[in-house]
Amino acid sequence: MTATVSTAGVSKRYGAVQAVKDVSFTLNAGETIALVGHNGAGKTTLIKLMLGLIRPTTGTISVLGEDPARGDFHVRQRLGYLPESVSFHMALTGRETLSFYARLKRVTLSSADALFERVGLAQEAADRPVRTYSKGMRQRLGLAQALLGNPRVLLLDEPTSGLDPALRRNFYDLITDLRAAGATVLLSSHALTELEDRADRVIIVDRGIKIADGTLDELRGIARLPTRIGVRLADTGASPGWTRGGTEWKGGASGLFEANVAPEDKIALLHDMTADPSLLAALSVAEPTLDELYAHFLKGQSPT
Ligand SMILES: Nc1ncnc2c1ncn2[C@@H]1O[C@H](COP(=O)(O)OP(=O)(O)OP(=O)(O)O)[C@@H](O)[C@H]1O
Repeated sequence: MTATVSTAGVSKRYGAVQAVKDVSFTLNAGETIALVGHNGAGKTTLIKLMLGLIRPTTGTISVLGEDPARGDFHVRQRLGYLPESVSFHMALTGRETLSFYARLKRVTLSSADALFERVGLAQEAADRPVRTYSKGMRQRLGLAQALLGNPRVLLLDEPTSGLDPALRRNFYDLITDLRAAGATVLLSSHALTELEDRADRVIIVDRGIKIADGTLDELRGIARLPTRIGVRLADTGASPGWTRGGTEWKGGASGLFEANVAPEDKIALLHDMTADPSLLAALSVAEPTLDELYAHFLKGQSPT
């Protein structure tokens, strides 16, 4: 794996506020990473540090091999950023806005139309002033701006807020293409459910500290939260008799029984349950969600 971004022991203090504390991580090419945490956890500060907009109080950051705070132009050209709240000049058209940012970034805007199409902004909208845009359209223009110059690292702060479900899907399709092309995409978001299937890796921050970092499966392995198994029996009058690992079945009113099963008992229990498939009318297995993992890791932090 090729590292594109790395932070080592990075801390950032704003006066009395310790916004980021001793954070180290590496982001790789072709990786989509979710950066999650409560309001004020330090996500935007970390993004600003990676952009080189602010300097760490202590620690070092490298983006595409350079210190981003040095402002190396070649690094800036290959770095895309979508801020949490995009604000553009209302009198400019979408096309003029993109040209303006393309000039700032010193990239040639050879194919603005293709970029508009890529973010799902209709051609007729491209030549209208931004003040006529809906929030979702502004968000898409923001994304087009972030994609200028074909960035190798994209830092997106709350990118799907303001997008309807169809546009969200369109957005994640775009992320899939960028990942396939080898870009590093960091998404800072509160939308845990939609990130679940989309991020290769999750970094959880709490009060400036990185408290978890791994793939969903790795985080599940560390958290060791139970798997929820649901079963409907073919004989509607019967109750499940499988008790591997002390399994306790609950429910039954509508014929559905559920049990929380420890990770070490899961496979053996499922083996027992499926030994005679004719006993089963339906079977479901739900692994801990990102929401549950997030709550678990935050609970592990002692209150200040
Ligand atoms: N320029 C600043 N001056 C002083 N304190 C700041 C500054 N910027 C951020 N902070 C503080 O640093 C902490 C981390 O803020 P940050 O904006 O990085 O959090 P966040 O995780 O992005 O939050 P949100 O999800 O609300 O955007 C907060 O306590 C915030 O009040």
